Amino acid sequence: MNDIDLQYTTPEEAAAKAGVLIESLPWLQRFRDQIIVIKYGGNAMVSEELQESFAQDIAYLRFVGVKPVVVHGGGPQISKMLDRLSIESEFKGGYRVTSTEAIDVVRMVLTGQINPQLVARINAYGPFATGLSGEDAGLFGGRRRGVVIDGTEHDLGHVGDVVEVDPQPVHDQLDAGRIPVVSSIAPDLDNPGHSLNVNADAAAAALATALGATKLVVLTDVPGLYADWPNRDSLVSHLTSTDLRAMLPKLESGMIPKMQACLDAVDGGVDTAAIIDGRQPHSVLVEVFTAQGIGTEVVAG
Ligand SMILES: Nc1ncnc2c1ncn2[C@@H]1O[C@H](COP(=O)(O)OP(=O)(O)O)[C@@H](O)[C@H]1O
Ligand SMILES: CC(=O)N[C@@H](CCC(=O)OP(=O)(O)O)C(=O)O
Repeated sequence: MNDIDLQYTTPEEAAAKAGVLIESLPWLQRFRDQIIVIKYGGNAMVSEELQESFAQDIAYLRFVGVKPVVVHGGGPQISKMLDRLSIESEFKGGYRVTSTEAIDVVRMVLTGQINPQLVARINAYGPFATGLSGEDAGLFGGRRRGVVIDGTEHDLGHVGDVVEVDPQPVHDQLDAGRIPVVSSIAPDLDNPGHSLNVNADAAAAALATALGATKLVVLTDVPGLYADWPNRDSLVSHLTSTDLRAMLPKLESGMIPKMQACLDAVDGGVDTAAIIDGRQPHSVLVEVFTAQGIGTEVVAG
């Protein structure tokens, strides 16, 4: 636990701080006891500072009575480890082609490395976080998928969609006051004993829907969705599921699974799904507790 900083504050500074705190009151009321699923991508973990501010945000949510659930990826970290082990990997349509050799590395990095690191960081603020893999206690069930590029179907190897979710293991942890931290690996329902590499955005959306979450927040490495990528003046701050459905076929690879995940979550009953810039320290708190939020917000309609 960090020491409490007792610095002198002028009355003006104190009033400004109170203003910031009171702005969060309606959001504290709205989200108290609600489940918020936060997808933490590998690009938002690239520095100690970002990991630390993320862990603080998640602990903060828990302390103010929100029920945060973290689903994490780790794409860049998986790529680095595959590289070190001289195992080739390429992306097709935003998904990693995952060989039999590669799936073991994907699981090792996600469930064996990133998951416990994240749990440890959050637990520096209180004994709340507990690690789960999508393979634990029937949480996820997966089926292999390919990808269609320019009308041609491509095989992706051990890559799948989450087709079944049993949210009970996560509810059990939430009921015990814990913060579940979930790695995006699923058992292959058609090949018992084998695992599938699932896109972490899609896993987060499936879990948010099954849990009846109020909000899905997806951290990435851009400020949000650009309508006319890469034109930096085209950032979309708010859109409906109907707008998003119309935009999806025109999107480029990295954004496709992400925006599809937002659409699936909102279609599945989650009130809002937001894409935010995980490179900004404390972006989760700003998104949840301020009126404007940041990034791109998708709502039903
Ligand atoms: N319309 C768009 N708006 C924003 N980013 C886009 C868009 N189209 C493609 N991108 C790319 O998608 C990337 C995010 O996807 P990805 O790299 O898979 O993220 P993550 O690793 O966070 O899951 C951005 O860095 C950007 O380069
Ligand atoms: C099938 C597929 O592509 N899986 C991803 C899983 C990790 C992930 O999604 O990580 P980010 O959230 O950091 O992108 C991968 O192997 O990179």
